Amino acid sequence: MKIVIGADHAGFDLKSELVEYLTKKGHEVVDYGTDSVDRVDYPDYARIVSMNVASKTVDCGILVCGTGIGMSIAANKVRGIRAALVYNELTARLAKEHNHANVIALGARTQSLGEAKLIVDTYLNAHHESRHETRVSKIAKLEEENKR
Ligand SMILES: O=C(CO)[C@H](O)[C@H](O)[C@H](O)COP(=O)(O)O
Repeated sequence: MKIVIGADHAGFDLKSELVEYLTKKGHEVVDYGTDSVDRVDYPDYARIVSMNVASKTVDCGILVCGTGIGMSIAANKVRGIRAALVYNELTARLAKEHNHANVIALGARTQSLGEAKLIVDTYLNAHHESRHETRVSKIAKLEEENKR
């Protein structure tokens, strides 16, 4: 799969581990930074990753910050993005099956590396369930209604 990934300073270490892990598994991973633990602002990374996912040139996006909360809030401001804060195997699987999430957000201060790997694998291996199509379409409709 082609995956775009980004993190702030709090997520830098976990993001670097995930890039290595996913690359070794044969995925094409495009890393949009950050590239150190120097303080940065998570919306900048949510923006670039989400813009790529919204352009439909990649399969999905992964965002990492301290909790995953800020990244998920920011990513969901980009049209076409369904970002899910996932924190275990169940939420990772259901984010794909039920919500058709195209971005997942992880918390580096709330998950271990082992948990994060399991979460990412679960999300990548899951599939959209078509019975949720109507609900997901209604999310897109909400975006249209709120266009400025
Ligand atoms: O978790 C986060 C947002 O939801 C981000 O990592 C924040 O930027 C984090 O809270 C940063 O905290 P810090 O004390 O500035 O490192």
